Amino acid sequence: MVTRTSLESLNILIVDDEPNIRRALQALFMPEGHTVFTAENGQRALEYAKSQPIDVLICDLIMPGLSGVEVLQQIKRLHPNCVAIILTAYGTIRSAVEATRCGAFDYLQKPFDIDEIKLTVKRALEYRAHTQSLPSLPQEKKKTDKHDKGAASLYDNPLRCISPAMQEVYDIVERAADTRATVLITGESGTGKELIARALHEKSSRASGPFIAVSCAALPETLLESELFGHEKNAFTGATTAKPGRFELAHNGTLFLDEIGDIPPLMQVKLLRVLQTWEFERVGATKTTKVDVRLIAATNHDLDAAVKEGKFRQDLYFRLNIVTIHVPPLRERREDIVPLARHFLARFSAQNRRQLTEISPEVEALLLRYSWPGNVRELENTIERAVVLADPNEKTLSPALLPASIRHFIA
Ligand SMILES: Nc1ncnc2c1ncn2[C@@H]1O[C@H](COP(=O)(O)OP(=O)(O)OP(=O)(O)O)[C@@H](O)[C@H]1O
Repeated sequence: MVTRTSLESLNILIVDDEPNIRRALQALFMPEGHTVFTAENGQRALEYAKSQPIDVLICDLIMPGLSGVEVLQQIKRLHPNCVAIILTAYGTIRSAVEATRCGAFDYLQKPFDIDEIKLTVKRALEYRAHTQSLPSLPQEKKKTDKHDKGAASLYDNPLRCISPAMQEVYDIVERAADTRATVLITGESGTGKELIARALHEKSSRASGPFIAVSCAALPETLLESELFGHEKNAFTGATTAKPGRFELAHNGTLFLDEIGDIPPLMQVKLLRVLQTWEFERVGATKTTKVDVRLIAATNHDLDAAVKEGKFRQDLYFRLNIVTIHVPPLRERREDIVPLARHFLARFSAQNRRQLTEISPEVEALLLRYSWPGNVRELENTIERAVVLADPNEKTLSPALLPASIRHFIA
């Protein structure tokens, strides 16, 4: 049933608060000789994951306690090669798409059928076997090697979009790039804000310096502080050595603070001070550090509203918002959909050694009709999934390779 990637049986972890689903999946995989762990919540799942390797994670998206995405992120940290499939109820597709961004191979909408889950696990394992044999994964490099110029990847080669709305964005990028002005990039998740931040850096005279990206939402307050400002040895339990923060690492370059709307109030005060003086202290330090950094921030929240509700400091908002660039959602720039789809098709076909070079007219029509709540990221994931699911000698992307949510979308 499941294609093994090694001679050993697989360790499969099933996390769902519905006992029937746990039982059904266990009954499906156990007879194949796999070791199946079942957990009714995220906490229990993490206990398993800490004590044994996990090859496959099948996890419900919405559960009491830790969410499926949180479980996925923590298990991926423990077992980076684990393949994850998210189970989702009707109406939570958007979060499921987000889950694929956090490393899930795919998502399945409940009620799913047994063949569908078997096929998805099989494809996920084939994909894992294949990608593990590739020399390097540009997708993985992009989050870690932002300032490594040697790490040229397709990610560094985004498509120049053709829509008038994006022409306006590129125009502001050209004008604002080579200044010290702080830029606030707004737009829904997955629209390409980070790429715009990189373009601002690459077109500036700081281009030979580092580009450092931090996702403010990913870290709890205490970690965020030491991540941004660094810490001295023994500043807190576990700080066995001194460590520079992202501001220091970005010296003479650009610091990109993603999801700035999520930073907690105390950090907002600290950040404001840095933006006024470009000075700060590492956690536990008495000495002040000064840096030369260009700051770019991004948000997918309405910061104006957050200021009015008292959740985001107005003075910090003004400091960040010297130049604003709004990246429109994909549904408002449909001219970009097909060129982007072709761009991703070429990229993923090459990466996966597939032959797909064409998109059928039916697929074009479906892509143009769909609303793309996850924006360019969702389109990218859709095309990657289609490429992985295609037969090795298929040349044209056909509707059958698209998820049902796109094929049956009603505008
Ligand atoms: N013009 C483009 N060409 C190629 N890829 C693109 C383009 N625009 C966006 N993408 C891809 O879409 C995905 C989402 O882009 P990005 O991470 O920049 O979005 P974002 O708006 O910063 O998302 P979030 O708010 O969730 O952080 C990335 O994988 C990026 O490579």
